[in-house]
Amino acid sequence: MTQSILIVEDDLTFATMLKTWLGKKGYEVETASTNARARKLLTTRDFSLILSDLRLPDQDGIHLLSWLRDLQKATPVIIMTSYAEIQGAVLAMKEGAADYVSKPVQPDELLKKIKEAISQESKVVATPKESKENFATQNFLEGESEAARQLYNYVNLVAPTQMSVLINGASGTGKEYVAHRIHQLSKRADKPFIAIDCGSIPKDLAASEFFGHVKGSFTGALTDKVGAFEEANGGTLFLDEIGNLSYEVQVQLLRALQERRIRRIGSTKEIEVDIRLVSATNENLKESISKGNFREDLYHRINEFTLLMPALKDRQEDILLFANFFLDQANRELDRHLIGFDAAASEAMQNYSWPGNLRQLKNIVKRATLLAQGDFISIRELGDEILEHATPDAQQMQHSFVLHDEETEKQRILNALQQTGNNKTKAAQLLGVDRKTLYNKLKLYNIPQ
Ligand SMILES: Nc1ncnc2c1ncn2[C@@H]1O[C@H](COP(=O)(O)OP(=O)(O)OP(=O)(O)O)[C@@H](O)[C@H]1O
Repeated sequence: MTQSILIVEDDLTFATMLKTWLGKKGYEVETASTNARARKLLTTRDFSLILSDLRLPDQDGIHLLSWLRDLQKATPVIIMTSYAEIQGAVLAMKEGAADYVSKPVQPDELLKKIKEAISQESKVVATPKESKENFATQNFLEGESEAARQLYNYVNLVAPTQMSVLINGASGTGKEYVAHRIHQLSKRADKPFIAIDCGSIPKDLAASEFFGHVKGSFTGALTDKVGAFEEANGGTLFLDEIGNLSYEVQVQLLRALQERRIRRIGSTKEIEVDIRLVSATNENLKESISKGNFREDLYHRINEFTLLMPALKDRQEDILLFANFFLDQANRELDRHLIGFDAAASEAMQNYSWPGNLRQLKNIVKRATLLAQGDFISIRELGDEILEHATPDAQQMQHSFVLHDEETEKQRILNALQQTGNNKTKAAQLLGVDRKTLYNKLKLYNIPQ
């Protein structure tokens, strides 16, 4: 199950940055900029963890803690403070905070604390086998198209080996998911899977991200830091957007991969590491090599096997499978009970080009699940972009209100009337038709007015 985090922070730039970063780490994240907004969100849903600034425009984080305690909510809270507010952090711990981190926040330290706080809270530790099963059946879909069949043929072949895999494909095609899948199907499945987004690390911090550093080795190195190579030891290291690494870091990376040993920045001690490397890119690395931006020797090292991710438009047969799969997920997340997509919506989705691939489909389905008023998602809820690309027939169908069979249509009308206490205007709104159409249908089905 995806874990959810509520960030309570009035510095919006910092909150957005944290949200993006935690999203990349697999968490579902919401933000609130005031204590009041956070409380409102907390009354509508539960979160696995709250990450709150100590100082907020309305009330401080301590108030949030006592409010949670009064409601007997056990959601763990991590408080973020500046060094000057350390007394506040101590008070927060006394008030029941699970932990605190000082600003500027060290990403590694924060992630470790988040994981600890959530795992202490849930106390249910999945065995590796269970989590493998979970990943396979609940969150992952292979698809049935020829392109999917070929892809997973290769995935199944390469996963149990030690080969370095380069996953090439456009944004949102599921590269990180496939990397995870390779890990899950390998002998390293019960060891760590560490993902690094090479596109988002500042150039001068990249080496420290990979290899770690010792305290004081450069300005800002306030504590010892374990790098991704060490963290992934025994498991899989996933380097996303590998084409974005600077030339110097490429050299260091190549050396580490060849020698299977690393040194933390500022340390002389060599540490042996055993990692399986999976990388991903949406660039043409051969072109980058010819332009002198990517080292050819590194390319061969990371690319013992290439997987090409098909674009969603090239796996037509999978579009509706994924749409329904994402609908199930969205139903669970939003506590809705939609049955499916109506005929026009299904047709429009199959005709659309999906430039943002699976990610775009997932987002659109989630939004539509939230907006849908009947039992089925209609083309209207899929948004203008898809409507514009729909065939004239499908566009027509969205106005016609004819469902697949009359019995279903009659039942929908009766349900809508019941839900709205027989209010025709509201029932028509709920059904997404105008009042005149509703009256015609009432006559057609002999429904008493
Ligand atoms: N096989 C799959 N089964 C279920 N969901 C998937 C699958 N592949 C991708 N998704 C969904 O699509 C979203 C995008 O996938 P992912 O992040 O792996 O794409 P990506 O190619 O790595 O994108 P980017 O290049 O932008 O990082 C994921 O958040 C996931 O929810």
